[in-house]
Amino acid sequence: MIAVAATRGPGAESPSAADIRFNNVSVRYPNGFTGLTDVTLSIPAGQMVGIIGLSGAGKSTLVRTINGLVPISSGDITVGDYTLAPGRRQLRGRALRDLRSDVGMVFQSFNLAKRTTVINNVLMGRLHHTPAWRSLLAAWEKDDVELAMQALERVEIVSKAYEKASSLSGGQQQRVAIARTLAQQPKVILADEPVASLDPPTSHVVMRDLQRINAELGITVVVNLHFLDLARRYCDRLIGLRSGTVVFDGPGAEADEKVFENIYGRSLTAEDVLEAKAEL
Ligand SMILES: Nc1ncnc2c1ncn2[C@@H]1O[C@H](COP(=O)(O)OP(=O)(O)OP(=O)(O)O)[C@@H](O)[C@H]1O
Repeated sequence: MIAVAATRGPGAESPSAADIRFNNVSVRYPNGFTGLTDVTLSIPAGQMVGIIGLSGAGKSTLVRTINGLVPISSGDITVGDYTLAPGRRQLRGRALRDLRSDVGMVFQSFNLAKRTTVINNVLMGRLHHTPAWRSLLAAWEKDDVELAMQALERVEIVSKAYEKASSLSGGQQQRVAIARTLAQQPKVILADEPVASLDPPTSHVVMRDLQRINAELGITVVVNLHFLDLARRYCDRLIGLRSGTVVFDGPGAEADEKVFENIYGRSLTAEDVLEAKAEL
C-alpha cells in the first residue's frame, strides 16, 4: 500500500462534515401531487438516520431532495454550506455538481456499469475530482486507484476488483456501489432502499457496511428502509413519514409497535419485518 493511503482513506480527507436542515419543506410534483408537506427537521453531521413509512409515504422523495434529485416547491434545505431552494433559487451547474460530490447516493438497483470491472465502477466515484481527459483515457492517478482499492477493502470485496461487475451477486454489487460512493469522499451518503433487492442475510451485511462506514468515517447516512427491524437495529434515529408528513422522530428504541402502527396507519404484518418475512 502506498504511503499516501495511510492519510487519505475514503472519507478521511473530506472537508468538515455537513449538517442537514429542512426548513418547512414541501414538494409538489408537476402533476399536482404533494409528496412532502411542511417538513422541518435537522440531521446533525455523523448521524445514521432511517426513514420509514408505508409505500408512497414520501421516503424516496425526502431522501432525493437532499441532493436536488427532487426539486422542492417551498421552504429550503441546507446541506453544510449549500442551500437548496425552490424556483429561481435552485442550485444549478457547478454548485449542484459540487453538492452531489459531497452527497453520495446508493440505489436499490445498484446502478453499476455491468460490463466493466469492479475497480472501474469504483473509480467513477472520482470523476468529480478528475480532469475529463484523464477519465476518458482511463488514465487514473495512482492515488485515485489507491483510494478506490481502499474503498473496496472497507466493504471487504477487494478480491473482486478486476472482475466484471455483472459476475457479482446482488449483495456484492451493492457493496461495489457503496465503495463507489465512498471513493467520492462524501460527507453524506443517501441510501434509497439499499436492501430491497437482497435476501435477508445479505441485507444484514449491507446494513452493517453502512453502519461501519458511519461509525468509522463519521459520514452521515440517511437510509430509506422498508423493514422495521432493520431500521431499529442499525439506525441511531428513525424518522417516520405518513402521507408526506413527519409523524415520528426519535431513537429506534422508542419506536415500539404503537409508534409503528401510527406511522403505518394499520397493524404490523410479517411483510414489515425482515426476520418474519424470511420465515414466510
Ligand atoms: N415524479 C412523480 N410525479 C408524481 N408523483 C410522484 C412522483 N414521484 C413520486 N410520486 C408520488 O409521491 C408519493 C411519494 O412517493 P415516494 O416514492 O417518495 O414514496 P416512498 O415512501 O419512497 O414509497 P416506496 O417505498 O413505494 O418507494 C407517492 O404517492 C408517489 O406516487
